[in-house]
Amino acid sequence: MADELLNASDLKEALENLPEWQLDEDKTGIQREFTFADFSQAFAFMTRVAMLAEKHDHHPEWQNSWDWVFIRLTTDDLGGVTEQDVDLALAIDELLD
Ligand SMILES: C[C@H](O)[C@H](O)[C@H]1CNC2=NC(N)=NC(=O)C2=N1
Repeated sequence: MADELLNASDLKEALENLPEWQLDEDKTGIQREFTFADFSQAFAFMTRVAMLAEKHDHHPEWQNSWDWVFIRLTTDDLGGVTEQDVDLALAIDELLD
């Protein structure tokens, strides 16, 4: 469980390691879009992300439309971005390596 919200400089530093992710409009989450070859590839990815979320005990807000997946990560308990969001985003990016 993350104990604190990241400050602006922590956020900036974290996002340097997450070049495909953006801070959302109100700076309470980080988000990224993914496009796959087809629905089954997108859903396979979502299944793997779901397993990661359970392992991290930290869960995404997400949308899927056919080959497209949108993921937003925020720490609901604190209403903003914490290290847990960053850690999960890094783990999600590793799925694509
Ligand atoms: C008790 C349990 O650890 C919490 O409810 C976890 C579960 N998954 C979570 N996921 C997200 N995104 N934010 C949270 O605050 C959160 N809290």
